[in-house]
Amino acid sequence: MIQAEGLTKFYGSVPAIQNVTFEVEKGEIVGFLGPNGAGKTTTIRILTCYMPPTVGTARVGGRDCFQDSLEVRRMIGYLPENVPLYGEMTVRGFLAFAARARGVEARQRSAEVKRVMGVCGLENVERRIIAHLSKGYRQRVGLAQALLNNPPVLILDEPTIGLDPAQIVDIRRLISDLRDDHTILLSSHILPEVAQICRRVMIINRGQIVATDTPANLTAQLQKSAQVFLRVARDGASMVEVLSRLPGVQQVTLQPGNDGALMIETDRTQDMRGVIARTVVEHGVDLLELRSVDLSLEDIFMQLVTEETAEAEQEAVS
Ligand SMILES: Nc1ncnc2c1ncn2[C@@H]1O[C@H](COP(=O)(O)OP(=O)(O)OP(=O)(O)O)[C@@H](O)[C@H]1O
Repeated sequence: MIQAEGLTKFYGSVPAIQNVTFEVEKGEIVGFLGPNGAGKTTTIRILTCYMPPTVGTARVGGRDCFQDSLEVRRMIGYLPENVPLYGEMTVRGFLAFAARARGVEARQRSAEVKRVMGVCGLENVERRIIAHLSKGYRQRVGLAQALLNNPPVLILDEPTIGLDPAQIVDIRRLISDLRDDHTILLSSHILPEVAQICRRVMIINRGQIVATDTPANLTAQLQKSAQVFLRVARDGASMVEVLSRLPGVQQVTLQPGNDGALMIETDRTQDMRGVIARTVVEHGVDLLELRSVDLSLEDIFMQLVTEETAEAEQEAVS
């Protein structure tokens, strides 16, 4: 449904994105994740026909975003990072205006506005002036305007930015409810958000896609080592050397706090908890706690982003 092929965009001589290639299948909800400045908005602006790429092609529903931009715009509901709302208008007035701009036929306009207000829970505020609404409700209005004309594709750029925790839960729930009927690309720099809502995640860093997979597969594939947390009855320092000598152990670090806590990095292919437990006990030390530590998607993301940055810096030096 969405195809990006070799997208590159230069702002002057600076490449904002380079060779960005991905596909989003019909009915998929895909997270587009990356730190600030990674190139998410640039990619989205190309997909939403706001500007052409310097190189590459973008298609939505088989149509070229640059050459068939009118048709593409009709297929996309877009929630930009900063929703341009007319603050002095009422919710209903603004949505009626937006419906007209989106080409909803005059006789269907009222029903369509009612429909999107229903989906986004705006019926109680339909006569309120937009400027008087909370940020959460303004975001709902933004989402409602993206849903006008029931476009098959939704592109949502940082939909929860600037909202309070209750509003965030609200908007996430709304987006989750929409996924049955739409193909959704959700850009965010917040990992738990993407992991919660999306079945597939694309990670972009420094203008390039560095990984694409389900949150679970990304965690499994990219985890280079397994980690075991250990707490012993002594200060723990005595065990660092002993455990470091075990075959399969890559690194042992004493945790801050002087409470006998150690983190052990081991070969990913082996479960070393048994041998670690035996070793500790055989050395006459009481074992208080032992457990595997799963890397979160957040750790994976940090690992990817940091590795990429370090590699780029290395290249720049050599
Ligand atoms: N109009 C512009 N002119 C020059 N450089 C730009 C312009 N817009 C973006 N950039 C640069 O392009 C790179 C990618 O920016 P982009 O806004 O696409 O990232 P992003 O992932 O959306 O980040 P954020 O989450 O902060 O919005 C950044 O280095 C940014 O400074």
